Amino acid sequence: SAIGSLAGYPPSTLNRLAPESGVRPRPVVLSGPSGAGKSTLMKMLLRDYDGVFGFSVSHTTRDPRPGEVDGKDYHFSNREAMQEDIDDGKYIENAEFSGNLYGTSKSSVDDVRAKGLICILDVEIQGVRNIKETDLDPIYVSIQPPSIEILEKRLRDRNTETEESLQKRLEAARVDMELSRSPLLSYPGVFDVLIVNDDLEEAYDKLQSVLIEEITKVQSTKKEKCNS
Ligand SMILES: Nc1nc2c(ncn2[C@@H]2O[C@H](COP(=O)(O)OP(=O)(O)O)[C@@H](O)[C@H]2O)c(=O)[nH]1
Ligand SMILES: Nc1ncnc2c1ncn2[C@@H]1O[C@H](COP(=O)(O)OP(=O)(O)O)[C@@H](O)[C@H]1O
Repeated sequence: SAIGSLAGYPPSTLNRLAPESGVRPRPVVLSGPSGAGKSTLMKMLLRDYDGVFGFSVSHTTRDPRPGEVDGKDYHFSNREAMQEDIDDGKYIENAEFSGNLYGTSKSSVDDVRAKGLICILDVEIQGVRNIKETDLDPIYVSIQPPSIEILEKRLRDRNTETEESLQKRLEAARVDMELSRSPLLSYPGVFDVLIVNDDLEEAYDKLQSVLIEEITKVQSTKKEKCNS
């Protein structure tokens, strides 16, 4: 399967190559509707696997939410500055979502990858399509809510959106859910795996099992470094 193969190397070869010759873990793309639980699941990975994952911090033109930290959750920017850097080729991908511009700069991914960490990208569906055109070769994971009703409740309870931005998110969610459930268009065509986030612990278990090969790669590389 797409998940099972390590860029075509049999495990024995990998062990000989790692870590000196720089066999790097594959990045992970988390996509799916706003409110599906991507940030929650990602924070669980960062909490439980110290020194294994790194988050690719995106740029956005949307306002920070209470508690969000510039440079950690996002690089909060403005349209002019972002557009200039996009025109200069500094971004891997960018997209419009709910009236704001979002994008992944090359340096945000390079910074994480240079540390040998599994780079996590949280991007909407247009970003997924654009990343497909690059040589990043990530594992593509779609996080889905159990239903649109449950998604709406979670988004309302999160208490981060105005009625307008909530409606825009729900509209985008309907499109995303439709796409991700369409076998030819999406799974296994676009996503390597689709996780329905109903029970959080179950969803997290599934996510860990999808990533276990990459996690092991980083952990064994670190061990070898300590012993050498
Ligand atoms: N294409 C793309 N989408 C992004 C990027 N960063 C975040 N997003 C997506 O933008 C959407 C809105 O994100 P955000 O405003 O943080 O709202 P939330 O997902 O409801 O927490 C989500 O679907 C994210 O996955 C990015 O760099 N590129
Ligand atoms: N399995 C779950 N059951 C109940 N609530 C959840 C679950 N997963 C996430 N949530 C809550 O739903 C809201 C949206 O999750 P979040 O991680 O912010 O989504 P996303 O990053 O995909 O926009 C948050 O308030 C979060 O605490």
